[in-house]
Amino acid sequence: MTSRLYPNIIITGTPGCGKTSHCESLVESLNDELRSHFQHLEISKVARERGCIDGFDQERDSSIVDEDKLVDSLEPDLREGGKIIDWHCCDVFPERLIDLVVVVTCDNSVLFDRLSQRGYPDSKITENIDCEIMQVILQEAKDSYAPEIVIELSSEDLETMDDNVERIIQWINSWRENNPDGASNELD
Ligand SMILES: Nc1ncnc2c1ncn2[C@@H]1O[C@H](COP(=O)(O)OP(=O)(O)OP(=O)(O)O)[C@@H](O)[C@H]1O
Repeated sequence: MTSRLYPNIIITGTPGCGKTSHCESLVESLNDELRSHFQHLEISKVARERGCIDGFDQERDSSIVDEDKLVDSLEPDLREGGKIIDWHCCDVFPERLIDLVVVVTCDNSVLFDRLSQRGYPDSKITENIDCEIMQVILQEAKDSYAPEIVIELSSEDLETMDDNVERIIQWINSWRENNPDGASNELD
């Protein structure tokens, strides 16, 4: 039986809500000791690097990820622990390997401006704003993981992002105190 000494954290949310910004700020804010045990995995990049792309969705203007291949490829990383997973999908990762799911949410008008600035077509902006309004990703997270490990953190500005990052660091410290021997990588 193997275990991980550092938790795996998913940081998810609608595109543009601030996942990557939160992950980067989290890694920067960890003390040196913790930082050496954590790794930010930006899944859209990882999927490309590891050959897990299975075509291109013209309508959505985005790559199609082979999720089974991706999850198989990530299993050894997740078993090591200390992975910060940055992706808009959260429901594909095995529950036994995930310790915290942070759903970053954002005010719709702020999100609209961010997506417009990226030059997204109207259809893609509307799809993402609808996704945020309907809380699609929050619901996916709640459907896929135990309620006590899913938290919603909203952020539109740097101050709230700093507060969110501070909360996640406090959670990491308390996870480590509560799991001095780590968490099992196997099903109970
Ligand atoms: N809390 C925040 N305060 C100010 N700007 C922010 C904040 N969060 C994100 N941003 C800005 O919003 C834009 C989108 O952020 P980011 O790339 O982190 O989102 P994302 O959810 O990772 O997007 P995607 O899923 O498309 O990769 C960036 O320009 C970023 O600088």
